[in-house]
Amino acid sequence: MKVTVVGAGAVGASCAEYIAIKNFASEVVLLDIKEGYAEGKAMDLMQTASLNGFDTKITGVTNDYSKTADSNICVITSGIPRKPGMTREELIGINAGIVKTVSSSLIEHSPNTIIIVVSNPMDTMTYLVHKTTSLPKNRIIGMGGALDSARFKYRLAEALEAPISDVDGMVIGGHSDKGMVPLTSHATRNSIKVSEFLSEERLEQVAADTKVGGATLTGLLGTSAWYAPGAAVSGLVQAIACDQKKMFPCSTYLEGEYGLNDICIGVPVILGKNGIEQIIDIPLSDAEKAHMQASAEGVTKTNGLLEL
Ligand SMILES: NC(=O)c1ccc[n+]([C@@H]2O[C@H](COP(=O)([O-])OP(=O)(O)OC[C@H]3O[C@@H](n4cnc5c(N)ncnc54)[C@H](O)[C@@H]3O)[C@@H](O)[C@H]2O)c1
Ligand SMILES: O=C(O)C[C@H](O)C(=O)O
Repeated sequence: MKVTVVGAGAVGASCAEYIAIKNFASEVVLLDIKEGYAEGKAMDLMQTASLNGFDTKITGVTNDYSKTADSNICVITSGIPRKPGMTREELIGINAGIVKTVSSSLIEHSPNTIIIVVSNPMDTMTYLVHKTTSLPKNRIIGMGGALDSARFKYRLAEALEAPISDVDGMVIGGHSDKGMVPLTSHATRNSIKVSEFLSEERLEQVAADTKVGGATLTGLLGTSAWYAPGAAVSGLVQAIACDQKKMFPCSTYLEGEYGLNDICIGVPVILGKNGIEQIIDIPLSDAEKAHMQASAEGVTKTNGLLEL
């Protein structure tokens, strides 16, 4: 199993590290445009192998796509992150060009690959890969909902004063400060609805904190987060590589599901060896449907800025 990660920055390196530590891939190729950077990150990570007990071989390359040939899975993290006070949507001007060039170079060398898009604004970058490559929709996956759901569970556990392993919940919709739809009514603690334990006001606070999860970290760190994003990507990669048939909310191209068309946005999917093997169309409450509709309108507006 060969995995390529483009962008050896904060998220790309974290992603490569988690993939290696989980020890399911034979090879991870890290590629970056900055001379020597991916080689350095790969060497540093390989020097953790005996300490962390993994056998995955990590190699670094400077913009040499021939070294990525025949990758089963390619992850795109190349692009600029936001600074405090910015939205993800403001990154489109620079990142769209990067994602378009990178995805086409990857496919040239790995025509059968599955692509996971991480660069922001992620739903629009996923849509861009759909519109500018000939990959089938099951092989183009946007990572956002897995991360947002992990943050939702963190906030729920904090409110419940419970261990995170007791908590389950999911965030669908666009990966943006306003567009996320935390499915509060479906969230549970050991199969009991969280509304049995928390007031409506507290649950609204949990949802609000979840939606600005990325912005909160960007304010604290001066750039956007990388540990949870890297871990979330490694979860998707592992589900595909190990044909786990696990459910994650991912950005995928919709053709009528959730009443939406011609858009990539976060919905629950089953991930296995073929990438997205099924889109799960769960019933939403009227309020959740309205939030999803508003979220889709936001993503469509950002998609309109693409030069296709
Ligand atoms: N979808 C999500 O949930 C999520 C989570 C975190 C970050 N992100 C996004 O991921 C992206 C990367 O974030 P980061 O913190 O790792 O940034 P970073 O600046 O640390 O790393 C980005 C790397 O991309 C490289 N790069 C730029 N152009 C390139 C090209 N054409 N080819 C190859 N490499 C190129 C840069 O040299 C840099 O090393 C940002 O757009 C950020 O917003 C998304
Ligand atoms: O917040 C960001 O800009 C990065 C990423 O999308 C995140 O949610 O951490």
